[in-house]
Amino acid sequence: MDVREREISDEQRHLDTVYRRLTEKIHEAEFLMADAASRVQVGTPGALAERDAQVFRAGRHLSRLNNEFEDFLFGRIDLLPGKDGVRGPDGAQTSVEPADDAIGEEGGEPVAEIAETLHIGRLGVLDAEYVPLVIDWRAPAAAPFYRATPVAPGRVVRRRVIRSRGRRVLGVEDDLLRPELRALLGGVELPVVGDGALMAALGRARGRRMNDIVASIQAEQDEVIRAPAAAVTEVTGGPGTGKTAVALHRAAYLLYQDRRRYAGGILVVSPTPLLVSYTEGVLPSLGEEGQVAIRALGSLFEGVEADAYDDPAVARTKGSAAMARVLQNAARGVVERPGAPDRLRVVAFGRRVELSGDELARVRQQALGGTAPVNLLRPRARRLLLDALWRKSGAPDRYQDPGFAAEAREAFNEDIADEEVFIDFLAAWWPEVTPLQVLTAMADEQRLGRWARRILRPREVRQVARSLRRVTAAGAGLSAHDVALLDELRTLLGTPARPAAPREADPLDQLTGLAELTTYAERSAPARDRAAEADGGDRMDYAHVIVDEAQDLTPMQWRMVGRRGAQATWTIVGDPAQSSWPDPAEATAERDRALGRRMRRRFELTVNYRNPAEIARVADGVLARAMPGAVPPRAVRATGIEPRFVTVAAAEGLPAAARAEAARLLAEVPGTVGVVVAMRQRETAAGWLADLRPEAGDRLMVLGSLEAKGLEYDATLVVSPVTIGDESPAGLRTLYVALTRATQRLTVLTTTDDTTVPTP
Ligand SMILES: Nc1ncnc2c1ncn2[C@@H]1O[C@H](COP(=O)(O)OP(=O)(O)OP(=O)(O)O)[C@@H](O)[C@H]1O
Repeated sequence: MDVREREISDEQRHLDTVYRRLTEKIHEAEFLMADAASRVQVGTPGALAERDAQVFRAGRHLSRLNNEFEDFLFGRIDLLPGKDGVRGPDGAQTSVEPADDAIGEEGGEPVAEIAETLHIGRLGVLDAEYVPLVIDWRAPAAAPFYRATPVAPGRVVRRRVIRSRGRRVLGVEDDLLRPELRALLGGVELPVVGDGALMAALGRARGRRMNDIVASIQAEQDEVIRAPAAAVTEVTGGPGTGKTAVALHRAAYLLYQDRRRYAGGILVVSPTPLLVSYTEGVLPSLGEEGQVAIRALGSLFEGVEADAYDDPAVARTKGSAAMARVLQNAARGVVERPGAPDRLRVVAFGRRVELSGDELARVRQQALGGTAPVNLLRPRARRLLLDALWRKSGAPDRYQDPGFAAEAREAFNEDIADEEVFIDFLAAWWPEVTPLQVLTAMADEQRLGRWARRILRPREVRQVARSLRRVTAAGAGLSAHDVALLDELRTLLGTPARPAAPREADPLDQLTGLAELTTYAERSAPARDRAAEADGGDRMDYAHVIVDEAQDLTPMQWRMVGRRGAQATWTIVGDPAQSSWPDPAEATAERDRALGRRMRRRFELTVNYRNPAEIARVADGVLARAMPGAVPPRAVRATGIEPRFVTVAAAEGLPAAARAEAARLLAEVPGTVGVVVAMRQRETAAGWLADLRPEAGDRLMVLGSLEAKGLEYDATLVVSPVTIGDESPAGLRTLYVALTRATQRLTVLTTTDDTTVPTP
């Protein structure tokens, strides 16, 4: 048996012990569940709370344990004795630095005994004697696994990444952090196997889902993941530096570190639905589900889903902060709508009283005074209508005595307010307006022109109105920019209070199904839910908000996201060099408003883990033109394969060449191939490649340049860079995004007149 096999079988033995212990814990959890369920008869609130909490804990435990993780156990560190020998709650020594006498000398050579071996995994497991079999990756004791470097090794002598599938250990990869040291474990010299886990992880083929990076988080990333949650954590870094991965691991870390607080919910805002589905497996793989909502910008408003794109000019107008003022006018202006009743006739005190169109308009203007949400103004409008009718009836002149007058007025009000004509009129004249109704009303260019006077230019009004004509009454045809407008409108319109829906009478009813479990305490404090219900079922008060690709949020989108994190702490990750928003200063102002005066802690990630150096070089050439002076991240690996440049004489040659190049890449890489084209060429390009589909299946994807945000493929084919670059004022930065998606191979397909991407 060689060293590698011996080390693998050592780790296999440990993994077997871990699984035996897990099986015991599953039985324990099942017993707890059965026991708690058998006490269902106990009905006092105290007993209920205790029972619920017990069921909750057992249920969560059980559902986690039953998950067969791909690699439940993935790491190990061998450590020198700690400075003070103090142990933490997980049984591991807490000191980061080694004891002064940890390293001795033998024959002029430094030598030391390993004092502690810790295995790191997705969940913590203790044996029956409370000795740690596995340390949770988020526990303080696991931090040296990620933080130790040869320059600052602390107590770590050897770091090992263990690759396993199900219950079988497949391989180990070691890094020696104190190579000068002869380290002994149980009297035997510590063996070293393999040449680094990071490179192995980076070279692996990409599929349709992002993998977690829990086994190979790097020190600069670990600092972000474990940064204290207070206030705002801002992370910048170029493409491929792991910003998305780090943000998701941070969500899992925060939940581990302060579950009570973050059970209030973590919102992860992602730019596109494609990126949401790409990343949504990461948190479950880290043992976290439920408390984290990953939502695309176009899905943040409950009940609608953006399914359309705005071209860059329209997006710019809709995204700009000026739009907030247009919406203010629209939300009030929409009350005055074509087809609304223009006359009110009632009978009061046996006489007919009538208000004309002009009189009604005056009442409307009076009711709309101030800034209160329009849908909450109906009671005021009703009162003012009654005032106007009272004056019009001539009755005030008939009463000299104020007491009589007041009495008569009350009788008058009662008389009219019960009249069906009046009730129907009020409902038609001051209906409750939905955000979608206002937005569709803005498709009328004339009305929008009135609301946008002195705010938007006539051309902008025309473009916005035209783009809104595709939106249906049911909410189809919305873009992600429209969704931010809906959200703003919801605030401007307000939601009238409704009688609360009857609440669950007996919390025990919810006991079926583990996923549904909550504690009694959580259910008996439903204030948060009520706030959410008042907002149409939408969650508005997250405990932590994570914004991915933050450079792309428009001012209006910052306002929308800001509303969901008024009390939250924040993590914001982004890269200005990849921004598709043309006016960064305006977006920054709204972002600052959303974050308020919270303290900010800034981090920068500097290493590109995605692109090989050969591809990064080509992208860097475009970056230098898109953002002169910007420093690109450093690529950590090279493949020796240069990107391929293919030029066709004219645009007519593109379809055949795209087909041939995509086929070539499909043959060259084992995983996914992304074909990136300008937004307006998406459908045409999908047609060009239809022939390849049956065989390539979901390995082949055609994307518009803006859809490529955050995604990655084994190979990328970028078609017609000049078209992508010319598509918007931020076109060159979008092209930079497209060129940085590949983990192995890149092909750039151009026409002869296209020199946007300089050949290196
Ligand atoms: N420490 C790591 N170990 C292994 N893989 C890593 C590590 N850090 C990042 N990666 C991988 O590098 C790739 C890029 O990561 P990610 O998508 O999070 O980068 P990003 O900074 O968000 O990129 P972009 O700005 O282009 O969207 C992913 O495949 C990720 O799994």
